[in-house]
Amino acid sequence: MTPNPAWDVTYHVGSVVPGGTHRVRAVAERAGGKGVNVARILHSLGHDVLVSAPAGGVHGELIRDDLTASGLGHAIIPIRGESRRTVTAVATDDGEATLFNEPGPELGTGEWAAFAAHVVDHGSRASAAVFSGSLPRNIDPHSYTALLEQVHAPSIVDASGHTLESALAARPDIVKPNADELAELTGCRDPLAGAVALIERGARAVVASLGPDGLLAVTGDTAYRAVPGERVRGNPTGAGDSVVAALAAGLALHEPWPHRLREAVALSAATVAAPVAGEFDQDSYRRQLAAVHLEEIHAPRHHG
Ligand SMILES: O=P(O)(O)OC[C@H]1O[C@](O)(CO)[C@@H](O)[C@H]1O
Repeated sequence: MTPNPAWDVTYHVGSVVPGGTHRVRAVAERAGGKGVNVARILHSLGHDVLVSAPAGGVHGELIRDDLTASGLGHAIIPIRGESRRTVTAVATDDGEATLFNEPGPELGTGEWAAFAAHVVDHGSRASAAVFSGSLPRNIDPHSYTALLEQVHAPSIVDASGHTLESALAARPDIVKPNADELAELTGCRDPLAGAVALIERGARAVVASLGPDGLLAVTGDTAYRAVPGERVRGNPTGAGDSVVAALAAGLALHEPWPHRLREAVALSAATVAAPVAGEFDQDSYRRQLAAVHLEEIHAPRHHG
């Protein structure tokens, strides 16, 4: 589910200079938001997906039409507000991505209720339910936690700040913060200590994405580090969404953790090699899968 979907615009430029004028070399536009990207990756891997999102206005129409054209199962809950855009400027010279994420529309009480009812109904019939991306700005994180509690399916949460903090109370099966989100929430700069802190607060497993350094997973009874075999340059936007996609597939199919993490690192690196979020480079994926370095580190001590 993508509670705040976006019409994603990606600009490819030479470099990004604050205060400068940028000549755009290539533009890509498509339906986005974290959950949509997760669904695209899963769909490319041959899994059945259903995108649930509230959307409206001109961008809402674009999002719906693009999901249909992409062959992604979807249920768009209509809203009165105008759905947002997000703009990513990818600097081809250094592979840095600069993001401008609009806040998106507020949702009426009835609109959120209709969306929540849809998610509870369809989510509970899924083999894995993914809760990804930011909330509409007027939605209380506790409503999100209530929603998570009502969906009876293995669950993954990719959110930040108060939304992630509140979601822990629903005991999600996996949470996927990045290093900054983990540090912001726990005050721990060490990702292992941060991940253990999230387990103590309710997560059943934590997979922290550490950019080019790969993943750190604390699975409840043990911990792993998974590092890509080779560094990739390109567009890092959406790399975290590919981690979530791999974890969702592994959760749905009851794959063992080492398999899930190898897939997640390879897909994530192969997404950096693709021009836009929600896609991955097939050759890079195959090469990376054979080269992931996975290490079991130790069973961290935690209570609960
Ligand atoms: O919901 P947010 O946290 O604002 O993230 C949305 C953005 O993140 C991305 O999914 C990349 O992860 C973009 O496609 C963009 O839509």
